[in-house]
Order: sequence, then C-alpha cells, then structure tokens
Amino acid sequence: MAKKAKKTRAKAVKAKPTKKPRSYKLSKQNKIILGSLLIVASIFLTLAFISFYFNWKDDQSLLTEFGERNEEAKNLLKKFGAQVSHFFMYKGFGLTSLILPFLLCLKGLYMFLGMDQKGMLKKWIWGLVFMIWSSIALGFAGSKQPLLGGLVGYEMNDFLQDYVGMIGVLLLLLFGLVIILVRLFQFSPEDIGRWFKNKSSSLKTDFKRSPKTEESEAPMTLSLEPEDETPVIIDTYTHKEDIPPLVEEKVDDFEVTIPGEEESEDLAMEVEKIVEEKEEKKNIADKLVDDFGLFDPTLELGNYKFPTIELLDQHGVTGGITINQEELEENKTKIVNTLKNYKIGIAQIKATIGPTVTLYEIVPEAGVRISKIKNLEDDIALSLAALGIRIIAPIPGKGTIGIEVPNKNATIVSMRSVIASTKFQKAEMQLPIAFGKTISNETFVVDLAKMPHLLMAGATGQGKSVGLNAVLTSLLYKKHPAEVKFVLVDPKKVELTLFNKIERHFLAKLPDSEDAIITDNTKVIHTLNSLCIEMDNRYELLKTAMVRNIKEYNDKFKARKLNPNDGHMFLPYIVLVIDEFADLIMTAGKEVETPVARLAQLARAIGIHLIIATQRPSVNVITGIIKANFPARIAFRVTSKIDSRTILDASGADQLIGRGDMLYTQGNDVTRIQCAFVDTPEVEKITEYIGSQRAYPEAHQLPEYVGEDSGTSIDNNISERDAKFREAAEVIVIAQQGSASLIQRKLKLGYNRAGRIVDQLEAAGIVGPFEGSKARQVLVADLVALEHLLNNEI
Ligand SMILES: Nc1ncnc2c1ncn2[C@@H]1O[C@H](COP(=O)(O)OP(=O)(O)OP(=O)(O)O)[C@@H](O)[C@H]1O
Repeated sequence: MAKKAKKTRAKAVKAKPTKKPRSYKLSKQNKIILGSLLIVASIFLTLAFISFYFNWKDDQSLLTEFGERNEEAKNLLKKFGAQVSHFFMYKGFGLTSLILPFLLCLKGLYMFLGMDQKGMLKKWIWGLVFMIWSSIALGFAGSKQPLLGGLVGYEMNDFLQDYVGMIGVLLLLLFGLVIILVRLFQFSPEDIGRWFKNKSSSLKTDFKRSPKTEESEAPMTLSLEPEDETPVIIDTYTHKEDIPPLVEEKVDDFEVTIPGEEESEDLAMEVEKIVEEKEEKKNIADKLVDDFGLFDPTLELGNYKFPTIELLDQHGVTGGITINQEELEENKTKIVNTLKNYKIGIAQIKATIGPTVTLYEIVPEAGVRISKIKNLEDDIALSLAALGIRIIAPIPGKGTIGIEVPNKNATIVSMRSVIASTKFQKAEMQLPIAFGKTISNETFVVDLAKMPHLLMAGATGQGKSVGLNAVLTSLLYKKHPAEVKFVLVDPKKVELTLFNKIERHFLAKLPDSEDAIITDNTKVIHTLNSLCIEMDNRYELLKTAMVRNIKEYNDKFKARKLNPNDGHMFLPYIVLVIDEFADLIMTAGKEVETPVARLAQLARAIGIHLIIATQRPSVNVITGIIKANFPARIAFRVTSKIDSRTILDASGADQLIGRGDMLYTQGNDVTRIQCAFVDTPEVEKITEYIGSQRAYPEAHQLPEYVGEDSGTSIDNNISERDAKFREAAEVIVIAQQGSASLIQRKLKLGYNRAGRIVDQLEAAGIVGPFEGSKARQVLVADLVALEHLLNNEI
C-alpha cells in the first residue's frame, strides 16, 4: 500500500508543470564590472609578484609588522603586495604563481568582452595542474633558489626525491610534461607537421598573390584552435560588403571575427579542431568481468578438496625398474644367435627397459629383408622361450626393427606414480588421462577430449576393469565436480558400484531414476537417448552462442558474454562409460547401437565422450559404424589374432602378456603401455574422500526421455499406459477414426509409439480390432462417453 501511495505521489509530482530553474546568469553590465575587477586584480598580482621577486629579502622583516604605518615596503604594491606575494610565491608556488594572475586575466577578459566561456573550467584546471608541475620542475632545477619553485615545489620535490631519487623525479616530470602538452596544449605530432605546412603554404600564397586576385578573392588562412570544440567554420564570403553584421549571443557555437577595413584582404578562416568523441571500449561483458571477475563454475563447491595422493598405494617395488644385466645379456645373445642361424647379420642392437617388457632395437646389416625377420617371430619366441614376444618391423619413424621381450620380473606400475608424475600434474588438457607407462618408462598421458571416444577390449581377467578405474581415477584427480560428470553403465552390477558414493558430485542420471549407476538394459536405452537429447540441446546452445565447441562456449560463458537468462549455462563434460558393451548389444541390438553411433559421430564438439569396454571384440559387437567413430582404441590381451585385428586393425594384442599389458592406438601408431594399477580399496578410499565432502543437492540431471516403448502391448494395464494415452483417445474419439497415423500426426509421435497406443486403446475398448487396410472402428461415441469409460476404469 505504502508503495502504491508513493508511486501515485511520484506521478503527481511528475504531472506538475516543471518549475523553471532560477537563472544565475550575470547581466551584461555586471559581466563587464566583474571582468574588469578580475583584470585589475590580475595586473595587481602580476606587478606585486614581479616586484616581490626583486625585493623579497628587503620586505621580509615587514611581513610581521603589517599594521605598522611607518615602515614602508619596497614592493611596488607596498605592504599588501608583499604579503600576498609572500603567500603565493614564497609559501606557495614560486615564480609559477604568475600563472594565477594570467588565469584571472583570461577569465576577466572573457567576461569583459562577453565571450562564450565554454571550456573555461578546463582551462583553469589544466592551468593549475601546469602551475603545480612547473613549481616542482623549478624546485627540481633550482633547489637553492627558494623563490623559483616556492615552498610547495621545494617540499614536493624533496619528498619525491626521497622515494624515487633524482632520476625518478626527472622521469616523472617528463611524463607530467607529456600529459600537459597533450591535454592542455592538445599537442600531437601531426599538429607540428600541419603547422609547418600551413606556414609554408601561406608564405607561398603571399608571394604569388596578384593585385587582381586580392580584389576578387579573399585569401583563406587556416588557424588551429585546439581548445574550442565548435565545428569547422569555413568563411566563404568573398566581398566584405556581403558580410552581414553578426549578433554574438545568437551564434553560440561560432567565433566569428568581423575583419576591419584594412584586414579584409586577410579574411581569416578558423578551422576548429574536432575533438574525437570518446569511444566506449568496454562492453557490458567486460564491465561485468571487471566488477565480478570471470565466472567461476567451481564456486558452488568452492571448498571442494581434490583427493590427495596419499589415498593411493605404492604397489610393487619402490624406486622404479630394477635392471637385470644378466637377463639383458642373455636375451641379446639369444636374439643375435637366432638371427645368425637364419643368416641375418646385425649391425647394431640397443635395449630399452620398460616396466613389463624390454625393447631390443636392431639395425640389420645392409641387404636384409624386413619381411624375413618378421616371419621369424615364432622362431625367436621359441629360442627365447618366452610368451608375449612382439616384433615391430620396422619401428615407425625410426628405421630399426623392434623386438619386445617380456621381463622375467614385471614391475607393477602403480596409479600413484603416474598421478604424481610431472607430466600428469602439469598436463594442460581438458580431460587428462594417465594410462600408465610406455616401454621407455615414460608416463603416458592423453586427452580424452581429443580422442574423442575410446574403445577398450580384452579377454576376461586381462585388466579392463583396472583400466576403466585408471581412467576414472585420473579424471577425479584432475577435475572439479563442476567440470565433468560421469554416466556409468555397468551391466555386471559390481564393477562400478564404488562410484555410487560420488553420485552428487560427479554422476549424471535420468530425472526419475533412483540409482545413478545404470545396470538395467531398458534404462541404458533411455539414458543413451537422453544423452542424444542433451547433445541436441547443447548444439542449440552453441549455435545461439555462435561458437564451435564446448571449450569456446565455456570460455565465453566464463567471460560473462552469455546471458544465463537466455538459457545459457556452464556445460560440464560428460563421460559415458559402458562396461560390457557386448552384453548390451546382444540384448538390445539396434536400440543401443543407433544412439551410441549417433553420439560417437556428433558428440565430440559438445563435450560428451564415450568409453566403451567389451570382452568380446567380435564384429557383430564392434560394428563398422562404431569402429569408424572410435579412432582411439585400447587392446588388452585377447585370445586370437582375429580379435586383435577387430580392435586394432593389426595383430599384436594376442601376443600381450596380460595383467594390464596393453596396446593403444589413435590412428596409425600402436604404443605398448603397461596400464597403471589401481586396486579396489584405493578407489573406495578416493570415492569416500570425495563423497564425505559437501555435495550438490542431487546428481546432475539429464534431459527427460519418454521412450517410444512406454506402455505394454495388448494387456490393459492402466499403470503402464503411455503418457499420451488419454490425449490420443480424445483425438480418436473426436475424429471417430481409429488410425495410428492420425495419432502420429496430431501428437507428433513416432510410428512405433503411436502403434502401441492404438494397441492400448484396443485393450481399453476404445477402438476395435485391426481390420487390415481399413481404419479401426471407434467404439466410443463422444468425449462424455470416453470420460465415463475412463473414470469407471479407475
Ligand atoms: N595394470 C595392472 N597391473 C598389474 N596387475 C593387473 C593390472 N590390471 C589387471 N591386473 C591384474 O589382473 C586382474 C584382473 O584384472 P581386471 O579385473 O581388470 O580384469 P578384467 O579384464 O576386467 O576382467 P573381467 O572382464 O573378467 O572383468 C586384477 O585383479 C589384477 O590382479
């Protein structure tokens, strides 16, 4: 109420005719009087100051005896002059105090002549700045002459010298000079050029001017007046008789000087300098960033602590790989001898020791065929009496042949060592993953966002689950809950359950589902379709933001260039992990394959990345379309060469030794890596550590997906009816035509779903049975009857 009353009062005030503000403008006469007073004062001060400069020592003693009439001051303006000058020159600004009477005189002249005083305040401000600057400059130049810079100049100079020294003061003064030249005198390098140009051209015209032209044409001179902000005036009058008398008050913006009789030949043209309008360089986004800083997505869980390295265990021996010299020598001799038996000479041999295998690089003698060595793989394996020998002939980009021989004592690469490695800690990647260590014992870190999806395969018990845990652990150690969300699909129901603890931090789920970790096949289909919707939504957001990928989008959002009121938000990466993909394909087939393929094809730019693991890498599981969209693949040990080819498009995975020994490819090169080992208790500790911290109110919500399969076929189960059942019934009853295509059109549904609804309508007794090409009969006459029927059902 009070507000309302206030508003009406405000309106009433508004409605009143606005009072004219009182004008404090001086009359012309008063302006002349005040102007002359200022001019007189300025002359008085100038004379007093100049006279003080020469007589100040003599008049010093009189300053305290102002009332004494017998004492006479030497100052031209006597005692008063001496007092005032002492105040301004001695105690004030020294010689530069003369600027003060100059400014007074300027103001007085403007008033006296009734000139437009626009810009006068600016002149005063800059005049005073100039006075202070020159007082310091004079104080600096002549510190022994107190009257040069006055007390102000002396003290300020002294103060500055204490802090920045002599050179510092000099530099500051130079900088001040530049400011004054630019702001007060509007000085710019072009001005000098223009001034010289004008000078020379006016000289030229002076010389060239003939008496005839003088009569007919008035010469134009350009003069630059920096201070005035009035537009350019071009005086184009050619005859002095034509010049109309100008009333000064009326032409506020113009300064026109009417030339006298003898000046008519030099009719001046003033060119006003145009002062560029100030450009507003900062837009709203920059201002918001200035005020609030960049948007910080992690702010909601600002106190979130990343898991510590102590949560991970040091497996196996500490202090890296131990080199067994004997083993090395033995293997070398065996390789050399075996090759010698087949008449292959070796020019050079070099060993690189890795955690599980040692790579022997050989350079064969000239003329040896590479294929010959490749064919000896089994023979070499036999002579070395070892499993898991792999021959790489030639090693890409090296021109040597590699023979990988497993070490007798494999070293476990613990997750702790790879997480603690500088390479991982300093990785500037969007989704960094530390897989393990390469054969040359380097930590292998890749960016999942660049892969952009990962296919993982390997026979049972070879390290897939550990590999998945390594991937998830890497992300947990590097990413804030606001930056990444996991969608975990685990048909085995046991592998990923530990991650339940971080549901409200890191997991994403469907709106109405209880468990964040998906174990049931129909839910998987819903989730995959929901992710497709999320993908489409995100593309829409990217389109409106006019960016090409999630990184650019988030950067733009952080820079506050996207308005949350328009639906924009910070987009976390979504990592979809599917364990036992074969199992899903076997049970759900196309319904799983289609959304997975769609996501794999399109989701890379909007930050949804897929990791799919399978035990059975057969072609009906890893179909062509999936394979084509998963360039990054990992193969743990598989049982056959065919499986190896299915995953890697190359053999080799069948030669691995298991227990985390894996091959990674992201295109052509295949890298052998020992996967980092992270045990279940470690994962438990990490998830507990994260889970015990403050979390979001709920897991990240994926968009709702209403499956076309909702509802069951013919049985009349009310609770399982499609959400659109009632609407569809109404459409059918109104149209009195029982066809699925009508429902499809009116309710914008898919064919399958519409068909299922018709089945449910039949079960409910609303439409009759299927009648071939004819539409079904509608058994309910009108909406009232329909209402009655449906209410009775309940
Ligand atoms: N990187 C590794 N380093 C050392 N040992 C490993 C590594 N990865 C796996 N292992 C060993 O192999 C065992 C089986 O690994 P894991 O459970 O990951 O196999 P899997 O491929 O997931 O099997 P399944 O498909 O049957 O679930 C582990 O218990 C562990 O002892």
